[in-house]
Amino acid sequence: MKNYSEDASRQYHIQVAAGEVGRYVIMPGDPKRCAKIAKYFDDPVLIADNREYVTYTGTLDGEKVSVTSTGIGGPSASIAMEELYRCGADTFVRIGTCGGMQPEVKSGDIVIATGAIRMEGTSREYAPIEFPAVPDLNVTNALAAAASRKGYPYHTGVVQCKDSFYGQHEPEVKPVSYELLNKWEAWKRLGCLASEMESAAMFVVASCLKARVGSCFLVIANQEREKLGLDNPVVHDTDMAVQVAVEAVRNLIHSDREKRR
Ligand SMILES: O=P(O)(O)O[C@H]1O[C@H](CO)[C@@H](O)[C@H]1O
Ligand SMILES: O=c1cc[nH]c(=O)[nH]1
Repeated sequence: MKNYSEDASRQYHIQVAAGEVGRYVIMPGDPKRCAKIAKYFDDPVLIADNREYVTYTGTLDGEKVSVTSTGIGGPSASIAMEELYRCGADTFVRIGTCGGMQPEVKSGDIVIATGAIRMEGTSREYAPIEFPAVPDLNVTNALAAAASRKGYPYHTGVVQCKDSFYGQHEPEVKPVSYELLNKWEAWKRLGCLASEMESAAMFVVASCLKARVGSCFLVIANQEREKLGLDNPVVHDTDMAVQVAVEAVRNLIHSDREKRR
């Protein structure tokens, strides 16, 4: 494919060159979360800051690792993954925020995705809708082991992905309210834990690339708890979920080293 970048050695959107990122990349949505994540690396260096894509590279236990933000939604997340893959990455860990959907999924808890509902557009441009959006089992197990070891409250299960944040939060005022409300009810009855925006696209893109991916999220609030009159504070501090993602990458580094022996 033609490279549209002014500097042909760099990927067009993320402005990273081959070899500047590690095999393992942690991926928050918010670019401002990158510096907070890079603080957990040894010797972090800012590699690029272009559009919604901020990248730092450092090391964890002697292994080169990176963090790159995805921006909001499947389109920008899929671009980040494709370009990072071309630079040498093959293991992606999303650390995001989400809204809880089941009453037991409370603000401040962590959710680890075991699958994602594809109510978004990007993944449909990669795979027919019958194809499931599922993360890599080893990455997902590493996330669950990290949350468990740290003693943080966490849940594992299916998450819902959509393109419209306000379609989730104000479905009743949208012209297609009948569809948004009915589907939301179905996701709840099916036990879906939480709603966010990028994992479905990232899981399907990873399947196409034959790469590994997993996702964990901080629950910032739960609109269903609000409806039931249960306490529902808004929690913004993503540090616990960040620590889970970093620890999971460490676990993967060590298990990958074991496998190579
Ligand atoms: O906090 P991040 O990682 O951006 O994730 C969530 O927050 C954004 C919406 O507020 C969406 O990107 C959603 O997936
Ligand atoms: O409710 C929420 C919170 C974070 N991200 C979402 O997409 N929805």
